[in-house]
Amino acid sequence: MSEKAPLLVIAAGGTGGHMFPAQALAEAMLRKGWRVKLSTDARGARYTGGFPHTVEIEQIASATFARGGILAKLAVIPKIAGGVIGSVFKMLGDKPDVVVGFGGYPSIPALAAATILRRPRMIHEQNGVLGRVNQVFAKRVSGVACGTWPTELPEGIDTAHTGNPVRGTVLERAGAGYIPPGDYPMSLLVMGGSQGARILSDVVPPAIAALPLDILQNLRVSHQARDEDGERVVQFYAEHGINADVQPFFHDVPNRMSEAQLVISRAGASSVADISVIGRPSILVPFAAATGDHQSANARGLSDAGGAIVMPESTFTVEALSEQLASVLTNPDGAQLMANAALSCGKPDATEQLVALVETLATPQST
Ligand SMILES: CC(=O)N[C@H]1[C@@H](OP(=O)(O)OP(=O)(O)OC[C@H]2O[C@@H](n3ccc(=O)[nH]c3=O)[C@H](O)[C@@H]2O)O[C@H](CO)[C@@H](O)[C@@H]1O
Repeated sequence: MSEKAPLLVIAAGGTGGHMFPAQALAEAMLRKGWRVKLSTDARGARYTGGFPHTVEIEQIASATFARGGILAKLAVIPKIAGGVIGSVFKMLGDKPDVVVGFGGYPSIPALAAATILRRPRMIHEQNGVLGRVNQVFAKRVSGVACGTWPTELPEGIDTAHTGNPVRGTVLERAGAGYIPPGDYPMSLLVMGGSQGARILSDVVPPAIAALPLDILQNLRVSHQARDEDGERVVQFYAEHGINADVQPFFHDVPNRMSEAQLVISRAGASSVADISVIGRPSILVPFAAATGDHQSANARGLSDAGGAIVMPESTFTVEALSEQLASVLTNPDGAQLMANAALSCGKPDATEQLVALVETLATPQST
């Protein structure tokens, strides 16, 4: 009998939103003694720095139907077909025990190869609406795990609500004590997802500047701004005497979030999961152009529970935001209730639930 450790292939790509949950599962399976391979493209590879070094990275050619005209879309087909053929050959040798797709175009080759070779396979959908790739595979896998509840699904699909795995550094701050706003130094965290968001750089700084002076003088702002917006955001805060740290990406978000009295954020799946697991009041601005308006779906659970204020882009003005900021920052009891409500939506055991699903799939009868 071979003593070789079982092999998990994780297929994910594109943005941090797909990669961070994939990283959480990779770390947990390694701890269980599994071998882990990650199949991703060049964009996804930018987020692999945090993956344990023992995870083998298989970089595949980038290909997405989402951009360009009809010719560009047609040119993608041979690239994807090449990726699938390459994955089939790799899997014939590797014989993975389980393949898990986390969405994004780079997950196509490994999931398609697993389907062709009938390897045990499942998908995890982070958002409240199935992404394009997961829509294709939902009926061709043995399990669909959902990060957001409820998630809109095609009929006849059996799902498990696992929640979205969050990073270990987020879990370390799960339910960290909340200090409601008051007459002392307070922190605001402004973040636009793994790639930042221009609208937050346009609206948030002037909305903060319009706050009453007694609040303003106590505020410290951490503001994630895209590279191209960074300079003007830094300049605005400086001109208005606002204590602000502006960076294109904060590597210590869990720390900053746990210290924050309020978070202003896009409603990407992982951001919502981080906010819920740490338990902080938030103002969420769903990305209006997200496929199927999935960011509104992501924010719904948190706002229905009373943990978040949702401001659609159409109503996200300087005046409206300033009013909402003041309403939270001058109401410590209300802010504490929001923090508690957010925490009640958190699924800190999401990774363990996914691990259990992977182990069930790996049982001998599934091959
Ligand atoms: C614009 C877009 O299409 N966004 C999608 C993308 O989100 P995207 O990857 O941008 O955003 P997510 O909210 O899912 O994840 C962002 C992650 O990055 C972290 N973070 C953010 C800023 C920062 O400075 N430092 C940092 O660590 C957040 O805490 C979070 O953990 O994939 C998600 C998951 O499929 C979707 O829900 C989003 O709709």
